[in-house]
Amino acid sequence: MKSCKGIMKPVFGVVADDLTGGMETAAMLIAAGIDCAFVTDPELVATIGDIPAIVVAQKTRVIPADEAVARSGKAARALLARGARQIFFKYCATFDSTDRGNIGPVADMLMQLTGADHTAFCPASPSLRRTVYNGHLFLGTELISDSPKRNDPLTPMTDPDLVRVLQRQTPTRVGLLAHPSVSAGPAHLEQAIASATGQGVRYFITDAIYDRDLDVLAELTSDWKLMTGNATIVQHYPAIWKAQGLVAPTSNRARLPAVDGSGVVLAGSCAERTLEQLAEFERHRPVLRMNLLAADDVGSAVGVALDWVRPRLKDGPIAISTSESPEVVKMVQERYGREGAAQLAETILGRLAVSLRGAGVRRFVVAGGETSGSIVDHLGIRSLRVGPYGGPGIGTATTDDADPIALCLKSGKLGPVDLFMTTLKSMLNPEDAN
Ligand SMILES: Nc1ncnc2c1ncn2[C@@H]1O[C@H](COP(=O)(O)OP(=O)(O)O)[C@@H](O)[C@H]1O
Ligand SMILES: O=C(O)[C@@H](O)C(=O)COP(=O)(O)O
Repeated sequence: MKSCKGIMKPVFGVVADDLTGGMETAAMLIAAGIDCAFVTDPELVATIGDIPAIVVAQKTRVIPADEAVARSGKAARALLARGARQIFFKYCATFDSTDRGNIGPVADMLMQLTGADHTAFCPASPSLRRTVYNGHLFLGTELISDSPKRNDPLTPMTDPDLVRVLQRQTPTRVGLLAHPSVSAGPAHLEQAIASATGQGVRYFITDAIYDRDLDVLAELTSDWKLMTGNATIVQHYPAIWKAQGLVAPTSNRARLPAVDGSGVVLAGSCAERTLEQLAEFERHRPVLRMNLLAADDVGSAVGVALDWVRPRLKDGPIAISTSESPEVVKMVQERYGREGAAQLAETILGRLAVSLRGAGVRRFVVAGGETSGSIVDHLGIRSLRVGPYGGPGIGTATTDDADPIALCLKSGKLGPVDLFMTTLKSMLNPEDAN
């Protein structure tokens, strides 16, 4: 790899719109033998040593679009200043966004910043059965608009046509790279893109049903100035970089230190999978289910929760959750507003995390992307050492200090049902898990 004044240029600079997905991306790269730094503060990018990949993950998915543009722009500028050869804008496999953004507005800004002529949008994750066909996003056999994602507390996905969804977020013309073109390979796709860009299209939703489709799309886009999508396509780049001699052919898999101390689960995700994981955890250890309808004062809600936690923590891990069914979430949102409810839950869990750390908790599993953003912010963490990806939802990290804490930031929708207990255990001895 080329050096600039002794500093190695990163091959890959990731701007992630939440922390769970950003950590998943870093963990996937690390598992593929690519050293990858993970920060939540763009200002730290300039201080990172020689490394082929850097992820800047911020809580920008549902904040006002102009703020998301400003914060993502700061991250991208920092990565470009380090000489990043490609900026990858990472968002969710379920294209979590609203008509106000933030995928479109952030992409518009990144196009300008990188000088890209066009880019593609590849949310598909075939192994998790998140596929795109004729521009329509499916979860398993269901269109996303028929799936539980229609009830997401913050980004309900009620339109499955991603060309339409993205077009509502941007003045840039959106087109489709349909499956027959993807199947035909990179050369055919280049022709399709040339013809569409001639007609003014600059954004391409990409169909992808199989992993081999992602191989084709990775080959097509590996040298683009700007690419966007879910973490899954990122897994297809390292082999290309290695073949091109951009990164060393082998690298050590990062090992995380063992972390002792009490363990807790903090869950703010209301996804079905998180509710199942809480139910499974509760078969072994207690779960405090907080009722937000009775908790409009953050301070006293945190106090009540801490009184509940203290006598139980010495006996093993516990979980605290604000997670509810779609029916209850609707009632909570009617009372506080959509954003007010999110703010309330996130502040309670964030402040609890700080008090729990003070009470000796060192192992945290956090369920939910927005929730993770809030907790990491409250804990004042700006960078993490990420371990290798262990499968969907199974990414862990530690702080890099004398008294480290271990964190698993789990996407609401992902992970095996027993993830909470097994991950907390694995933090005690990460060598066994890796
Ligand atoms: N009981 C509740 N009622 C309404 N909103 C809630 C409730 N509990 C949590 N939330 C909010 O729902 C959102 C869930 O999003 P997130 O944490 O990203 O989870 P996921 O990964 O499942 O999308 C958060 O903003 C959280 O604060
Ligand atoms: O694509 C995914 O599911 C993840 O990478 C992701 O972005 C998770 O977002 P949340 O489900 O909101 O945690």
